Amino acid sequence: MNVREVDVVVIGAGTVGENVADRARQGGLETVVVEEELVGGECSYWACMPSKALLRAGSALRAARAVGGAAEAVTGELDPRAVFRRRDRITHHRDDASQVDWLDGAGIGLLRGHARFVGPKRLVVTASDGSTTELVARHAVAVCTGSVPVLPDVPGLAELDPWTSRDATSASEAPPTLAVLGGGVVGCELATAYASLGSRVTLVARRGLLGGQEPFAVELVREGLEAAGVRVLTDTEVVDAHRAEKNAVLTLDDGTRILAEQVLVATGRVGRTRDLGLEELGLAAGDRIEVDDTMRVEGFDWLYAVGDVNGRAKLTHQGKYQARAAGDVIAARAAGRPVDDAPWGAHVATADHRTVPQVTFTDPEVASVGLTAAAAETAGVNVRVLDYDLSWLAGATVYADDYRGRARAVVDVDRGVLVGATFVGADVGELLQAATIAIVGEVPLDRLWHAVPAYPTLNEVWLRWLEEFGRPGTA
Ligand SMILES: Cc1cc2nc3c(=O)[nH]c(=O)nc-3n(C[C@H](O)[C@H](O)[C@H](O)COP(=O)(O)OP(=O)(O)OC[C@H]3O[C@@H](n4cnc5c(N)ncnc54)[C@H](O)[C@@H]3O)c2cc1C
Ligand SMILES: NC(=O)c1ccc[n+]([C@@H]2O[C@H](COP(=O)([O-])OP(=O)(O)OC[C@H]3O[C@@H](n4cnc5c(N)ncnc54)[C@H](O)[C@@H]3O)[C@@H](O)[C@H]2O)c1
Repeated sequence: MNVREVDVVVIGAGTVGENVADRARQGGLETVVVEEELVGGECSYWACMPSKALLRAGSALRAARAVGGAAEAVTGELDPRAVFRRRDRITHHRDDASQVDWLDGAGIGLLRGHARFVGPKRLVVTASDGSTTELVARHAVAVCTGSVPVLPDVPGLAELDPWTSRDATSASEAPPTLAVLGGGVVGCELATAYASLGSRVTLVARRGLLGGQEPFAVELVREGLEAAGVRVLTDTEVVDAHRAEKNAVLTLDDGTRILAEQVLVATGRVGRTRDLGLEELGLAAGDRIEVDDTMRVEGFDWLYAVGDVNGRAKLTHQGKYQARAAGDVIAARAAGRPVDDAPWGAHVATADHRTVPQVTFTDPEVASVGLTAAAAETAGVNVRVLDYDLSWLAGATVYADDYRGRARAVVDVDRGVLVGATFVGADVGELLQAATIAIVGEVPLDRLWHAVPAYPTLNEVWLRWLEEFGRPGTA
């Protein structure tokens, strides 16, 4: 077997692995990434990019229809075939050549195949032709293997061969009827996408929708789904599944039966830890690999786990943030340079704990960062909630004829800073970064009075929040 020794081995060339490798390489380390499928990973080909491509045409059409004058120009319906073609362009027809060129240009080695630990710092990579290479890491191995969908243990469900998010994001036509299991982000976004593409969608959620979001956001998303024709069934679950001719028949716990030609399972994801040889290191394969804030696995001075596989925040931007810290700390430790691992230091992913931004691309969109009011109260914060109806803003009046949206700020009264924010409405994703900066920077509310939002934009919600909170030192 061919044996190769390098400074750093990164397992998985998803967005996260690419970024760990890039930072380690920039830190002067010889780095190789191992990838068994496509360089670019889930986000580029089967997750963020194709799902947002499938959603965008529907949201653009709704935006035009919501503006008098533009609405009159919309004389046709959405063209699903054109939407799928645009999705294919955006996902480069699942060809990773440009990402491979990028790796090459960055000076990062690529080994195609499946990696498995055979001992500390030692891996065997098996290529698709069966040939093997042993890789030995001088300094570090970063596991960036992502996550896989969970199939609930429902009798008959596996035999239906249901769609997972991969099938739903790579399909080339919309099924006439679609049952979506799971009311998380994947379930809500893909129900929205397929409803706009012409499917009759039923969404079944074991609990409510969008766990962890503010209740008002959940309510508005539910209303939006129902307005789009989605049948939303919450607090129930499928107890039996079988096929009867062309339809899948799903039986719920209250006896309700749902018939659908296609079933999408969106009931969560777990870290991809199986078939990695973790047991060779004394670790068990499980839902995720636990790490400290520098992404290092406890009990090891050379093993890191970054991105979805560590379960800290299964989001591309958060994984890339972890990757920058991990790649830099690997380089620092290899060179014997000081490690900056105090909270908010260069080598830690402190924001994972309480300051994770997320945009859910439903109709309406939900943009959130930090703690909800309930989470802040549970954390012992002296909370004040500031709510505002976005339709009252001049910016909303201009934006659309019947803008619907709300926003909530969660204030830590004792510290006089924001700890959470949620915006719901069309295009609110673009409002999120200001809130993230205010929370991460712990900007005092009295200073925010000097951060003047431009008129007439939706950002004026910041002024309304401040007015409601009151200005210190004034009557
Ligand atoms: C439908 C959907 C939509 C999403 N939309 C968004 C969004 O809009 N915004 C957002 O921030 N997040 C979104 N996410 C989450 C986002 O996709 C993930 O957080 C992100 O892709 C994780 O990146 P990663 O690099 O950790 O894992 P991955 O992208 O999964 O990369 C892991 C890579 O490792 C490779 N690999 C695994 N095991 C081995 C092995 N043993 N040997 C060699 N290679 C291996 C895999 O082939 C893969 O390429 C979405 C997820 C889904 C499912
Ligand atoms: N726009 C975005 O940022 C975006 C988009 C998609 C996915 N993601 C990320 O991908 C990850 C995975 O998303 P997800 O939606 O698959 O997982 P999730 O964990 O967010 O949601 C899964 C949902 O399925 C429900 N569920 C579990 N078992 C069930 C059953 N048997 N029947 C019915 N419902 C059941 C759960 O209660 C939960 O509401 C998330 O961490 C998410 O943040 C992000």
